[in-house]
Amino acid sequence: MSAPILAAHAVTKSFGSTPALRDADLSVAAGEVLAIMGPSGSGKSTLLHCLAGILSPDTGEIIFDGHSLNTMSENERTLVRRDRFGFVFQFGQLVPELPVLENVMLPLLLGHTSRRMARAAATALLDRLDLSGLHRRRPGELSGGQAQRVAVARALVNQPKVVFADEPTGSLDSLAGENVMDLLLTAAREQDATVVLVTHDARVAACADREVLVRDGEVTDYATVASVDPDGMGGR
Ligand SMILES: Nc1ncnc2c1ncn2[C@@H]1O[C@H](COP(=O)(O)OP(=O)(O)OP(=O)(O)O)[C@@H](O)[C@H]1O
Repeated sequence: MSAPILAAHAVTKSFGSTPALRDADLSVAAGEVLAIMGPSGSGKSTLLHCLAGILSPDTGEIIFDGHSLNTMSENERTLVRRDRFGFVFQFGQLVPELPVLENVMLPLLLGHTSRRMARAAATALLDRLDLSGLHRRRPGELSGGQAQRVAVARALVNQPKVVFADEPTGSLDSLAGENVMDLLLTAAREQDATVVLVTHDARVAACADREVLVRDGEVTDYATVASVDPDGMGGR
């Protein structure tokens, strides 16, 4: 396994009196596709949000590419999220007023790439992902599967080091979900991007290189849990 690109060390996070993560440890290798599984409310999204620098842990540390996200200023973390990370969520991440092409250009424009270069990069990526027919459509004119594929393009357009995906197929039927996963994993591998994926769906998790299980805010390697407790897989 290559050196970790991302790691959580003893991360604890509570919301008021509700503990969401307890001493969570996790290491993600560069180029790895990691699936985070677990029952509802177990802390999966909280873990993803801490890893992505969206939430700050109460204690513990997140290391990205050798740098602690905790000791960065909010401004530095924002730049890491904008320039080094890509995000795919379950719903509503495309800007409804903008056509597909402009939605995909957006991360580059926010990073001050010129419109001309952003347009060229977004066009090339949409072509490569077989989405060029959708350029002019607005999100409201797309199927759920098409919208998620465009969201994948948007997450990848700035050549992120890590793509975070929270239930990216959660709103789709199984065929559309498979297409979105194919696209996400193929495109991420082509770009050598690491993927951290939260999912309830064992078929989606099976596409990953490795699975971890979150239960009551604690993270365990799937292989470890499966060998000790094959029936206790939190819905698997
Ligand atoms: N913003 C918040 N305010 C208060 N409690 C929260 C907040 N976010 C999460 N929690 C609580 O933290 C715990 C972990 O939530 P989290 O969303 O991480 O779980 P999850 O495993 O992603 O759940 P699901 O699969 O249902 O999305 C839950 O008890 C949840 O109610």
